[in-house]
Amino acid sequence: MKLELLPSELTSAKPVLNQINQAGFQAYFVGGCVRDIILEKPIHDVDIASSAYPEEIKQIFKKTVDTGIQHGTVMVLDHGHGYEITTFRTESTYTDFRRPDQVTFVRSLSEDLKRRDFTINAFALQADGQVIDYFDGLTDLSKRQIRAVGQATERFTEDALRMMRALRFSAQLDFAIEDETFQALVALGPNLAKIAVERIQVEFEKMLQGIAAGPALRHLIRGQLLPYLPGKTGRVTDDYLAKVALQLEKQQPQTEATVWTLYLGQLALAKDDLQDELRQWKLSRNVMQTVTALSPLLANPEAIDQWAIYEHHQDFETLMETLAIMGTSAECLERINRLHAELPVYSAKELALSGGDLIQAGLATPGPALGQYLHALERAVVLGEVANTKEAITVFIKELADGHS
Ligand SMILES: Nc1ccn([C@@H]2O[C@H](COP(=O)(O)OP(=O)(O)OP(=O)(O)O)[C@@H](O)[C@H]2O)c(=O)n1
Repeated sequence: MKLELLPSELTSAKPVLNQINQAGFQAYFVGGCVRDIILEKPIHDVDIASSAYPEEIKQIFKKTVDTGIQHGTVMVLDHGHGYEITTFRTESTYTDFRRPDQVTFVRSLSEDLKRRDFTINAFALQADGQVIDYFDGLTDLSKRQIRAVGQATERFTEDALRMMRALRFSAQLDFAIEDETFQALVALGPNLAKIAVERIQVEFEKMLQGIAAGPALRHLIRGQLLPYLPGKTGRVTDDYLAKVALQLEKQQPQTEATVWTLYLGQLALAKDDLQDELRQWKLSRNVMQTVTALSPLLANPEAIDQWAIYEHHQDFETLMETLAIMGTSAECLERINRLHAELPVYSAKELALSGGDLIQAGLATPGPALGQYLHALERAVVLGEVANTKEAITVFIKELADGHS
């Protein structure tokens, strides 16, 4: 296969590949970018692989940065762009977050490609657009299937995360997982327990955002992988996963906050247990806060009132997206949307009188009582019981103070 038109990210890198060729070495575009170009999808990053060793790359180009030289990667700076060139290397084992532990540099392209995870990730693309496909990746693309390069058990033993990657790619591309690859995944599933949580989290999140997240979750159930994922055993069950799979079949979450709110927020866990589950997945503080805040609302969307909407105003989009994916009725969503649009204020800052104003007007004195007054006022304004005007607020606070005296 020869690609006539390369996207601009690749065309701009062509002089770099040509320069490496002129110095007597090979250089190709490799990895996910080639797969995505063939599939006519947007590309994320451009990976270049070469038969030149890092020191040789540094001799060819004037400006380079050692971005990952021990793994064979050097960044070449050319016309204001940085291009990462990685020397062809053979098999490696991964135990840390992203980088393989040991690499051996080689001069042969096929050696480099055969250590890659899936046939659709093992293409090489020449600067002239010629696709090199040693492992029938093009056939697998047309069959819409994920198939390991060579022996699936070997590829998954080298890096167990590849099992999650298989599910992730199947979800993103809406591809099946070829039988032998799936059997290896079932057999080696327990190895997932040894993988760093952060790496699993990234793949799992991408998987749940994929167009075929539902079928991918079902592969996960069928492959009996749940016990090896982060989280306490028993909180998420296969039945729960099946419910989420059905929900994801209708709509995909757009943000990471929605992914996790949907996945963990519906468990109806007590706050401490939910915190524990979120911590086990090593989620960011922001995501943890959002899931914790929204989780109690998901159990009964009909009961969501102005105050809840006001309190969770920052997470409103996540709330609406999650409720929609959960299949909440259109009427209920409309009602919540309307209440949100009609909120008299969206933060305490918008109240017509501030705490300072109340003190100045002699309506309150600094101290704990002021905090209580302000909270009561905020709630009364949000619920529409008191108009957000200086006059109405003055009356309300006077009444409160009288009641307390
Ligand atoms: N565990 C891994 C990770 C990566 N790779 C190889 O390294 C390439 C680049 O990896 P990465 O950037 O993680 O993924 P992409 O395939 O590029 O996919 P995406 O950019 O969508 O994450 C992959 O295509 C694959 O050839 C691999 O064989 N095994």
